[in-house]
Amino acid sequence: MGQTAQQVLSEAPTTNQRLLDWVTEMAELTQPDHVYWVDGSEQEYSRLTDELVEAGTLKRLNPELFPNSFAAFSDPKDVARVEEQTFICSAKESDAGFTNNWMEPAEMKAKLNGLFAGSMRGRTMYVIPFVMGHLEAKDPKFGVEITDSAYVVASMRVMAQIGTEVLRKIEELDAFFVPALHSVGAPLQPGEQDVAWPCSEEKWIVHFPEERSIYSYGSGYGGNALLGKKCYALRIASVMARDEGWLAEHMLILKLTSPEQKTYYLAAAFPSACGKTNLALLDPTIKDWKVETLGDDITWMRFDDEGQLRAVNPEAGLFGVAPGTGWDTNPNAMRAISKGNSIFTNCALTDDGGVWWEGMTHDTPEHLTDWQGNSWTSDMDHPAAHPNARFCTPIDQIDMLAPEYYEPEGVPLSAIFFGGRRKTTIPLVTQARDWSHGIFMGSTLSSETTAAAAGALGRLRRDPMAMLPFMGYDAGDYLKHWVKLSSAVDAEKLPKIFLVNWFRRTPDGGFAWPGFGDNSRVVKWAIERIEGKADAVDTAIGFVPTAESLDLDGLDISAEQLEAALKVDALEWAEEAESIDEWYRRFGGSLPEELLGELEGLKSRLA
Ligand SMILES: Nc1nc2c(ncn2[C@@H]2O[C@H](COP(=O)(O)OP(=O)(O)OP(=O)(O)O)[C@@H](O)[C@H]2O)c(=O)[nH]1
Ligand SMILES: O=C([O-])CC(=O)C(=O)O
Ligand SMILES: [Mn+2]
Repeated sequence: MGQTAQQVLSEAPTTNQRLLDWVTEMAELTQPDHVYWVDGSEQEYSRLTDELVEAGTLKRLNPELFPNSFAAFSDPKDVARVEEQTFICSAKESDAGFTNNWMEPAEMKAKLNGLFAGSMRGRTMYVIPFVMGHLEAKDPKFGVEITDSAYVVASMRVMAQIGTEVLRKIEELDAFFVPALHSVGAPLQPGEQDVAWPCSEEKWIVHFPEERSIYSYGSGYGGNALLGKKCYALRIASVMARDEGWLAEHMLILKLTSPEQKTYYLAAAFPSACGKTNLALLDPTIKDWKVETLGDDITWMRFDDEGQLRAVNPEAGLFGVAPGTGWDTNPNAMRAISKGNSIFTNCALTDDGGVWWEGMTHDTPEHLTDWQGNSWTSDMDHPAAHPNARFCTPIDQIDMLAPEYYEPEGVPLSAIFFGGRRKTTIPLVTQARDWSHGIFMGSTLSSETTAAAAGALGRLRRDPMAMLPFMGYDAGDYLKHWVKLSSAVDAEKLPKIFLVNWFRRTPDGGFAWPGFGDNSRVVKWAIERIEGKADAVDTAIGFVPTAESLDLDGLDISAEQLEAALKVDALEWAEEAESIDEWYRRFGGSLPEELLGELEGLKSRLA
């Protein structure tokens, strides 16, 4: 046994044998200089962030503007999730399905063993016990991330509950934990000076669904490196959910209180950078409707004994898209961020030591330091912040956080929204004819690609339930799981499903719908539909609002814009049905039959 491995054993604050064995094995493999067990304390956070400032990875922001907050700037080649390099290595290729990259597990393990061998030389290995969801849940979902990045430790502390308390609970319950190994893949030679953002050209984000393990190599960026988030709470959790009879989804959760003081809970699935965080922190422009937040990115849900679908947010922080988040569009997020305790990545710096990004304020500062460290002036034609710049902020800093966020059993859902970024075709809102039609809408969800993932922007792709990059198993089986779970409960109790699109354009290229706070008008219409109060047109694609049924009080919108937002265009839909047909053919027989029936129904209604 090497010296480092001996240190693991002598300093380990645990007697959990599986954990000790795994950490020892990983230390032997990766060869760090030190092993450090993360306790999750405030003092530890201060110490780590001080060290990160010293190393040049973090810049401390002006405490009068952003208290206890830091800016990080990544390598320009490490700014987003890398879907091309993300793998689901199930034993059988067919279990990964056509939407995932796959490699034979033993072959992948061999490759990873080669990459991780010595990958932490010259660095500290941090061991982070974490829990996704409530520590007091009936069946808490634990993980342990090993990482050689202190930036990852600091960010994980915002995004999840980590440290000693979690470790004690793992021991007390002798619970399973997901082992999640992360390395930036940049070992240091003795005496070699480190860079501010170490990473590797070569990146691998790999999941082994049967053994429920995660390996992430080469990137320090959020979704690739904070392994509790997309890797665990979506990819691995979706597999756990399949096996255990629940659902792990890419959704926000919102609480609404009507003027009659009736409460409703809504979950919504939109692809990355398509408006989840913004809707989750909605500031309604209509009177007397109150909105509170429960979650902004990931939702775990299950049918309870009464057949009611209940939802919890397994995360403790926001990892939000900065650009476009502003005092006009999302004041609730801005207030949360302003309380500090945040880590900003790839934002611009203001001359007085704050951060800035496109859309934050009405007026653009004249001078900034851009995310790549260059002097920037407002006459330049490139953005000062990276389009996928992020803020990482504790969720309890949201003033409008619903108290139910803290309840392990979650909230009962009245409605589910599916939505994407579509310039054409998809109306502002369409209510599904019934649950099965709603699953059809989810399964055919489509969106133009964004800066949240590396690759071409603005390319239209199908993104079932906004889970395309996050399903840990075969897409057809995933849809079958939705159908199967819901078929066992009373149809009356199922949430009502709606398809929304905030991003449709008018012929002159502008947004047809003002969006943001005005999306409260769409939410209100949906609730009134549930209550049987709002009118709709029964179209071939579902129930679309009449112009009069939407509350447009005080809204500055032209008749042309409204028409463009609500239109169901026969030509566009003929093309859409064709494209859905093509999409469904890619499933090669693994699609639930109900959905083929829904497509036939759509086609015959369109004819
Ligand atoms: N036009 C318009 N843009 C919006 C609306 N809602 C959000 N956006 C913009 O869309 C971008 C992404 O919004 P977010 O709310 O951060 O998206 P998200 O789904 O949380 O993204 P991830 O965190 O990557 O999963 C931001 O630039 C927003 O300003 C809307 O209603 N209308
Ligand atoms: O995972 C990330 O890096 C950020 C995110 O929320 C997404 O891309 O959906
Ligand atoms: Mn978000």
